[in-house]
Amino acid sequence: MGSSNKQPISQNNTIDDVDIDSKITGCEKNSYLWLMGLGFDVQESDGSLPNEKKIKVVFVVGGPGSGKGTQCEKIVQHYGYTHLSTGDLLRKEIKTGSENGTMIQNIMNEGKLVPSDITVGLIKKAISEIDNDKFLIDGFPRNEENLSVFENLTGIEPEFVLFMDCPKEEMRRRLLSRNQGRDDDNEETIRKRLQVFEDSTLPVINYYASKGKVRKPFSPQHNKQDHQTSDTYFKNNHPLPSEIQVLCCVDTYSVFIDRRKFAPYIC
Ligand SMILES: Nc1ncnc2c1ncn2[C@@H]1O[C@H](COP(=O)(O)OP(=O)(O)OP(=O)(O)O)[C@@H](O)[C@H]1O
Ligand SMILES: O=c1ccn([C@@H]2O[C@H](COP(=O)(O)O)[C@@H](O)[C@H]2O)c(=O)[nH]1
Repeated sequence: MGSSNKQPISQNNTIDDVDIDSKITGCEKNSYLWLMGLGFDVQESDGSLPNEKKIKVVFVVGGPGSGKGTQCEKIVQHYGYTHLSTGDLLRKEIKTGSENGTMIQNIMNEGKLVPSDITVGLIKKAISEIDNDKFLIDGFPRNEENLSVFENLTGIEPEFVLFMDCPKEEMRRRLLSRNQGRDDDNEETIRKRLQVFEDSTLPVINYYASKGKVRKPFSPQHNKQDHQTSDTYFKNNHPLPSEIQVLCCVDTYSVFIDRRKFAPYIC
């Protein structure tokens, strides 16, 4: 981008958009470059699907049986989101009897992951068919390939990532007593699904944690998952004014800096 198009620093700029030399002071420049250097998320995607509507996405991730679907059902009652369960989209695809259906069924029964182009294709189709601009995408991304295909095909960055952290034994116990008639809720497939979660999904969650995007609905007082904590993430997820910048995130806390006063604060 040429320098004539450069704009003042704001939350909507990337480093390339900002006329670093003439528009901001040395102090601001240093803090901005420092944030970029540390890999903090100082860029914002415009949340657009090519030629389509602008949308907001929250990814809801966690191991099998960690309570992702249950949590999403509660959130949609209050915050205007549409719940898109990727597992449900795949199960629907199986029922259509499409070419991919049998392949998806076999992969699910093995507890493995469906190729990303299929899953992302179904998510994109659902988003474009539903008249809403806010989506909870449940059970996605499951691996690094999912993440890169989603970013490449949609250009969307999640607002944040809700991580339903849950002990392995508890997930196993919940799945074995779920009673929804799912073919993959059996000892052998559950073992494989838990392994896929550890090997492929945890690295994606760690990637988002390094960008300060992970929120865990967990109450330290009661030492368990907690819907009220989850609520606060949705209540407080207003866009930051352009002068406020996230400096770093430690677990569920974030350190902000107010550019007007150069004063850090925590919340
Ligand atoms: N906080 C909780 N405490 C106890 N049981 C729970 C809790 N949350 C969900 N459950 C139960 O655990 C089971 C699994 O929950 P849910 O279907 O929401 O998990 P999930 O993460 O969406 O699973 P999957 O990835 O297999 O679709 C359900 O029977 C649900 O009722
Ligand atoms: O993004 C996804 C989501 C799901 N799968 C496959 O579906 C099953 C069941 O998913 P749930 O979220 O538990 O309903 C999962 O084990 C995978 O086989 C997928 O491949 N990609």
